[in-house]
Amino acid sequence: MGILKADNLVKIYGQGENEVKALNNVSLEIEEGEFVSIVGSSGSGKSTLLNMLGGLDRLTSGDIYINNKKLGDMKDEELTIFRRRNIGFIFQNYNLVPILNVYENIVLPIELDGMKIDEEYIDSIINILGLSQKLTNMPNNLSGGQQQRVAIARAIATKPAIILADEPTGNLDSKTSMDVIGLLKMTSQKFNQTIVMITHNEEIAQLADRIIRIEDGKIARGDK
Ligand SMILES: Nc1ncnc2c1ncn2[C@@H]1O[C@H](COP(=O)(O)OP(=O)(O)OP(=O)(O)O)[C@@H](O)[C@H]1O
Repeated sequence: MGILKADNLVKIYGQGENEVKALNNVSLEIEEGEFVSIVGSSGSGKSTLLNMLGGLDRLTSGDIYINNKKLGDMKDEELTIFRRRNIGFIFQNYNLVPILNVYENIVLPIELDGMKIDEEYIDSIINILGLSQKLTNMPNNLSGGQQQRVAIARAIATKPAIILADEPTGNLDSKTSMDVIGLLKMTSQKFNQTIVMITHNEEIAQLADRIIRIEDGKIARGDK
């Protein structure tokens, strides 16, 4: 079984005439170390799918397994801890903590979890992402591309099995986007991490091993 498996996912928002079926029977399987892009038009259900895969919201029906663990069986607190230890999130708006410097932002999820910092691993991420000269900078003194590289470092700091990225290059110019995703791909290959990334950008999508297309809450085509 792949590291991530989704069986017949259905997510309905609202009720009665306001009902929206955002996911309509989505099934997929992703292998360890795979880099998958999710593309589709606005409102097709991409963010809903990513939020479900990351255990950020509950399904209407269906099952998600990460490392053979069924997310739906976990109580909220258990799910929070599971998420922190197994999933790294990267968002369009970076979501860095403004009062912490670059290094403090990167190690924050490790400290929140009360775990020991693996300095060698953190150093190697910092070097690959080209952040070693920026560790004491505050986020608002960095460019968008630099902030997103910090967000990537933070997402992989806990050595998560899976990285989920929702439009990570949405605020970046095209050259910076290709550079940032190239670095994300390089680090994930080095540490055998799995990436699922939503993007509107076809060129960025093509950097993945596989492209999944979503249309009206369904998978349209699974392969490049
Ligand atoms: N919290 C919510 N409550 C009600 N409807 C929602 C909610 N979140 C999403 N939807 C609806 O579900 C559908 C899928 O939305 P979703 O955000 O997953 O699409 P998307 O493909 O990520 O879109 P975009 O590319 O614009 O971000 C849309 O019709 C949207 O309006």
